[in-house]
Amino acid sequence: MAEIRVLAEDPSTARVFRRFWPYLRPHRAIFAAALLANVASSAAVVGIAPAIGLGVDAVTDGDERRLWWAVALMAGLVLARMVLLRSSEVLLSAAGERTIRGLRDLVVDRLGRAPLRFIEAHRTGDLLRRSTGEISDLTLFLRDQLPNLLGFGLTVALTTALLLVYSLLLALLLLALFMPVAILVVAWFTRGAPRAFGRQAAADATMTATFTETLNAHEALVAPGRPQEWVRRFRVDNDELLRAADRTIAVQSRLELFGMIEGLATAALLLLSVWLVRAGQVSVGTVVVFVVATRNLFESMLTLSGLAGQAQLARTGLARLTDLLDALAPAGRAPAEPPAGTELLAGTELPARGDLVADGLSFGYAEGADVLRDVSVTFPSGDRAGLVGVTGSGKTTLAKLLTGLYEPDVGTVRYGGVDLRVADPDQVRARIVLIPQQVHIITGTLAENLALAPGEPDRAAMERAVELLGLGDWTARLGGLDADVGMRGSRLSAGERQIVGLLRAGLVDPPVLLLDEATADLDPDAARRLETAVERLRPGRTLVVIAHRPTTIERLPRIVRVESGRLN
Ligand SMILES: Nc1ncnc2c1ncn2[C@@H]1O[C@H](COP(=O)(O)OP(=O)(O)OP(=O)(O)O)[C@@H](O)[C@H]1O
Repeated sequence: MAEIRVLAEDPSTARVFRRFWPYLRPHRAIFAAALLANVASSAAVVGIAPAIGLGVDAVTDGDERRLWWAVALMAGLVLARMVLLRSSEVLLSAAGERTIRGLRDLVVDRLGRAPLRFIEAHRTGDLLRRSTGEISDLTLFLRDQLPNLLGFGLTVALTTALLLVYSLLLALLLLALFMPVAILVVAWFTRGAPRAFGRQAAADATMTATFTETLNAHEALVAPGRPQEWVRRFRVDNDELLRAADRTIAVQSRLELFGMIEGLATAALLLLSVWLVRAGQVSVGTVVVFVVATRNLFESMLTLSGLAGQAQLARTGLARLTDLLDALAPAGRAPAEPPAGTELLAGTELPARGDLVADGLSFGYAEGADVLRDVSVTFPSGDRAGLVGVTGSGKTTLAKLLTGLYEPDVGTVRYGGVDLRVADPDQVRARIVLIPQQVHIITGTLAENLALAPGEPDRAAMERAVELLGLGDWTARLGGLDADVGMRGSRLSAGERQIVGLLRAGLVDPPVLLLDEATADLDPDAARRLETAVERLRPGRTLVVIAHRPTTIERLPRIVRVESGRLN
């Protein structure tokens, strides 16, 4: 378990925007321009109330010229607000879309390079939710909600400043009476929000994960006539999601208290204003400005409170996405404690040929439960050996360690004297190739499947590999390189899948080949083809076969036996 960091189901949202800033930094100029347009647009909105006040005072004073000025000012402010707000929205959308595109590329790139143990240790649906769903939520937030959040936030700040300038007495009354209540409401929301939204996001991911897994197990569930099991499994997670969503709604509704505060504030303000106008302390225009601005203030706060829920949702998603990106950041993947005496420079060149040596390997999938213990074995260059042992003894695990797919918890795997953990990963994949029991096949043609081999092989290289392995008649029968292999390779048998694996290995031309023989009973035809292909691929290479079939074991000159995680 040394090599990976397991993702938190509900990671902390503390300082998440700051942690996320490096991913936004490349587009900071557009974000800054959008922010400026937003500030100017909010200032224009806030300026409308004084313009109305100016007009009202002009009417009460009978000053027609001032009235026209006030009307022109109002029209100008409304127009400016429209243009500036639209510019801010367009700029934020542009910056947001660019950020998101970069993020999608980054997530796929990091997942593509992630250690195999990392992928195995997480549910596919959870990774799927983080790398697609959370990013889509973030897109929505950046494009639609962030402009409003900024706009209304600034409107609240500028309106408060305006009220203070117009009448200190009225403004202080408003602040003293209602600010503490408003702060209490926000604090109440903030206390419950991270947990409620975090729980909802985790429940959403669990539901996606269960759905994905159940979909993959469709055959196993439907074959014995138990499709209702699918519904049962899904319903448990769906119910939890409903409970989590109910809780989120309850927390969000705390913010609706702002509506009530607004009513009380306006009533109190009007009462005091009448008294102040009578006492000659303020003009009618000032009162109008106050009423309009207060309404503006509370409406903005109400909208802000709705947006705060969305922002919390985005924050939770962002925390889960940042957790994924951080866990897969290149620096976090350095070997925990490089063994003494090894070349420590990452990306060390591997020699073209060399012995493959496992030295004192121990490895476990879970803490304290080693699957392999103190395993040492050498496969000299050009060796031909079989790994045998009962099912579950650790053969496949050893093969994955020997190919660098897993990092050992203790001990080293060296090729040509270089520790695989510090070797250039591309070179490791080019030197040592494992053909697994279940070769992964993608939906598409045979050629598209072969193109997955490292090194971007072209058509001519594929035809050469088919020729080299003596598989011309097999590909011809299938329908050539452009033959459709069906949904996730449904047209291919277990043996034929391994033939595709061998063709991929032929394209890489590695000096070391490990073959995890398919345990499924192969039809004699597929078995013969596989054996011929392996023999043709073998000359000059080290070949290690995890052998299950007696005929294979008989033909191998050397046998290494794995028993309960040890060699003997
Ligand atoms: N990804 C995994 N996560 C957790 N445990 C695993 C994982 N893969 C294998 N194991 C466990 O490790 C042990 C060794 O498994 P491994 O697949 O290496 O055995 P094997 O000898 O290759 O078996 P087989 O001949 O059936 O392929 C088993 O107990 C298995 O349950």
